[in-house]
Amino acid sequence: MYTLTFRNNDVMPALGLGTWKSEKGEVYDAVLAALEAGYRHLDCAFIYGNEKEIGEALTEAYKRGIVQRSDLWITSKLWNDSHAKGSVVPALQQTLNDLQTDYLDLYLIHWPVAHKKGVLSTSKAEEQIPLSELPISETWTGMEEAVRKGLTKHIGVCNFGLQRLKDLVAVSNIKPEMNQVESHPYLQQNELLEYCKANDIHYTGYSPLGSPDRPGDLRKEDDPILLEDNTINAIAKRHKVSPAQVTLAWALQRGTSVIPKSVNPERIKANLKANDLKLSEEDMAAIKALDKNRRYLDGSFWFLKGGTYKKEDLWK
Ligand SMILES: NC(=O)C1=CN([C@@H]2O[C@H](COP(=O)(O)OP(=O)(O)OC[C@H]3O[C@@H](n4cnc5c(N)ncnc54)[C@H](OP(=O)(O)O)[C@@H]3O)[C@@H](O)[C@H]2O)C=CC1
Ligand SMILES: O=C1CO[C@H](CO)[C@@H](O)[C@@H]1O
Repeated sequence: MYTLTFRNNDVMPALGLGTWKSEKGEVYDAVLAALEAGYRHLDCAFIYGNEKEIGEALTEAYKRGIVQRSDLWITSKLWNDSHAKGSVVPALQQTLNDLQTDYLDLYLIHWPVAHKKGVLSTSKAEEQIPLSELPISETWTGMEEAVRKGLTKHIGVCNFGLQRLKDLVAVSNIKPEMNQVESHPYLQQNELLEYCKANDIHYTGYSPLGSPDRPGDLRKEDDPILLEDNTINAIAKRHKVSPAQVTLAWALQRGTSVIPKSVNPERIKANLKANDLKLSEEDMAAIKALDKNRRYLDGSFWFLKGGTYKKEDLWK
């Protein structure tokens, strides 16, 4: 099993279970199936609306003796309406209650975007707060407080581009230990990954299968279908594995964490087996050549008329 080691020597299993879009009626069984299959890393978020069901599944898994809390790596994320310094710890406490645990292994700022308190999704610019008014440095102070209180062992960010990550490193007391970003063969983010590796920041790739179940309003007509890619399918055929296992093994072999979502027990099991697939140097080179800087989640939902969040600087 691939692992990533944190600064205090805590070890994160590199492949975890994604839970966005895992519906309330199915996520309970999916988490139990994953834990039975050997997953020890779960990727959660308040905004996914299913942390209560995940908490119930975890409690059931402890009761059945499948795992103990200390065997697990649990990540969750701070939503955009709780960026004010005093809102971070209460938001985290809500997540801890829902997940039925006393601490997280990793807590991440979900987006470099702030909303007014209580606004979960925005349709008007007035519902957003510009970062000039509520800067990431203030939110980060709340994140550091969460570590000091023992509510999370590690903190980090999601959806940060290179410059934004460097800016945070420059102002933080506890340096970020993770950047979770969209990452797959069509969006490899090599420069960002190199910076992370050089600065002791881990990198998790989300939507590693191309997020085929993302909602319709996040789709574009010309979106390529990652798992139908010819090169990936040819490599899969050669190794007698699935295209999903190839993209996951590629992510593991380049030293990143990866969090495929599934609620299907067979795919849950098969995805974890990407840990056993060894891609050759030629395979890795062929996949490297597929990069086309193509985002499935381009953040355009934050670019509201009259608002301060703009395409040209969201990913900077
Ligand atoms: N920090 C952030 O801003 C973000 C974080 N994330 C995290 O990353 C996780 C993964 O990304 P996500 O966007 O969900 O998409 P993924 O790329 O993981 O794709 C999930 C889809 O692939 C299907 N699938 C799973 N396994 C296979 C397989 N072996 N073969 C074919 N299809 C398969 C799933 O269906 P089925 O369930 O039926 O198996 C589902 O439709 C999220 O769930 C979330 O935890 C995602 C987006 C943003
Ligand atoms: O994790 C995520 C899943 O989907 C959301 C969009 O509705 C994103 O905001 C987010 O990054």
